[in-house]
Formats: sequence, structure tokens, C-alpha cells
Amino acid sequence: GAQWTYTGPRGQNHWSDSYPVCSGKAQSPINIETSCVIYDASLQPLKSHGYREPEDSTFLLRNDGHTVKVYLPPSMGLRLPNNYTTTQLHLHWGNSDIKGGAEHQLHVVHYNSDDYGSAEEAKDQPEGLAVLGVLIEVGEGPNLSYDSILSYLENIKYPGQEVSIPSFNVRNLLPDQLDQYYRYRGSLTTPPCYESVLWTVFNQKVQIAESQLIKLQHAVYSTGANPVPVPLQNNFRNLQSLNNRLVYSSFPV
Ligand SMILES: NS(=O)(=O)c1c(F)c(F)c(S(=O)(=O)CCO)c(N[C@H]2CCCc3ccccc32)c1F
Ligand SMILES: [Zn+2]
Repeated sequence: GAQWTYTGPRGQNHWSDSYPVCSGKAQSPINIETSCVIYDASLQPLKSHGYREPEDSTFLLRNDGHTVKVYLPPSMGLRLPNNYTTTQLHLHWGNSDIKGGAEHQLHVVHYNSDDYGSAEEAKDQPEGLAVLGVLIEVGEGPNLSYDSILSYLENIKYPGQEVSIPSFNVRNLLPDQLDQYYRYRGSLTTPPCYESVLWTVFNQKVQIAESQLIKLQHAVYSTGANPVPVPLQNNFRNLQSLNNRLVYSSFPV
């Protein structure tokens, strides 16, 4: 399972050797070519619930060697209009060489709780998952909402480490405007690459300070300390072919 990496002999060009769906026709991420999106006026502003007031006083933050992720309580969710319940959020980021681009992202993962009992059950089912994608760029800052996660990375330097952190307002990690987004059908961007994800990518980016991005890029490792720990960086998948999919926008572009 957790053998795959982003580069090298088990890197993304080899994922399909062990996970055949990774070479499917509806893979993510894709480049959203705004000149080709279709405005769909029926796409309503996203309605999240429970994001602002977590029922739990703590969240579990974990380094799984591929990303840093926060497990989220089932009191949070979306109506899309199906009910989708949160399961976790995680981050993807580049390294100090890469400027601009869309590789720094927050993803909030939900499962279809109308039809399935858990994310594990829903992960390979049609319409099983819904992921919110937030593009993160370096700007003014610091973005104190992201410090709710970044301040604790030193406690999960190595894969398998986890720490209980004070719960926080997840809504503040998202852009102000939830009415402008792109929507397309795609996949998990990590193995097993199941084509079960209804993607929502917000048009508005969020900004963090350069110091926050540098912390994210240097605080956690993808391997243990022996012999030398490898920093976890560039943990994002290459862009995949759109093939015969359409991308919709909730706003006229
Ligand atoms: N970019 S992405 O596609 O949103 C995305 C990630 F990038 C990502 F790293 C993860 S992971 O943290 O599980 C580490 C990978 O094993 C997930 N989880 C998925 C895929 C693995 C199985 C599973 C089971 C239940 C719920 C979610 C998931 C993921 F969905
Ligand atoms: Zn992701």
C-alpha cells in the first residue's frame, strides 16, 4: 500500500503498475482551461455546515509520508445536493524552486453519506467522494488560520507520527467566496486513483506568507531519520488528460 512515491522507481509514472485505475480516462488533477469551461447557472454557492464550530475540542494531525492530514469529525459536511460528510483535509505543496503555479493546495475530502456509511466504503464508488480544492499562493500574510495546522508540524516530522491539536474553524481555510468554483468529475490524485471524486476547485485563491510556505516545505519528512530523512516536498500529481470530460463553472467566465 504505502509503497508508492511521487518520483523514482515507484513514482507517479509507475503507479498504474500496482494501481491500474491510475491510467484511467477520468483522472485528477487537470489543468482548468477557463476558455473551455461551461457556465452552469444551476451550480449554487457551496453550502457547508459545521465547519465553523467543530463539536470536538481536538483534531488528529498525521504525517502519512505522502501528505499531512487532519481527520475531521462527521459533524461537518456539504449539501451538493447529496449530503457529503467530511473525513479529512490534507495539503499538497511544491518546493522552494517552484514559483507560481497551482501546486500548493488544500483539499477537504468528503464522502457521500446519503449512500455510504464511511469514506472507506465510498472511496471506490460512483459519486462516492467530493473534494474541495483550494489553491494556495504566497501573498501578504501570515494567514493565521493555516497556522492552526502549520504550528504543529514539528510534532509530526516523520511518517506515522500523529499529534492531537486544538480544533479550529475549517471554514477560515477556504476562500471568502464559495460561490465561484469549477466542477468536474475526476479521481483521487493518489493511488488507488479511484475515479469516484466530484471535484470542486474554487476560483478564488487563499494566500499564506512565504514564511508559512517555507515552514510547510521543510518541516516534515517522507522517510524516517535513518540514514537521512528526505523532506516531504512536491507531493502533488502531474496534470492528467481531460479526455472527453467537461468542466463546469458556477459563474460566467
Ligand atoms: N488529493 S486527494 O485525492 O484528495 C487525496 C490525497 F491526496 C491523499 F493524500 C489521500 S490520503 O491522505 O489518504 C494518503 C493517500 O493514501 C487521500 N485519501 C483517499 C485516497 C486513499 C484512500 C482513501 C480512503 C478514504 C478517503 C479518502 C481516501 C485523497 F483523497
Ligand atoms: Zn489531495
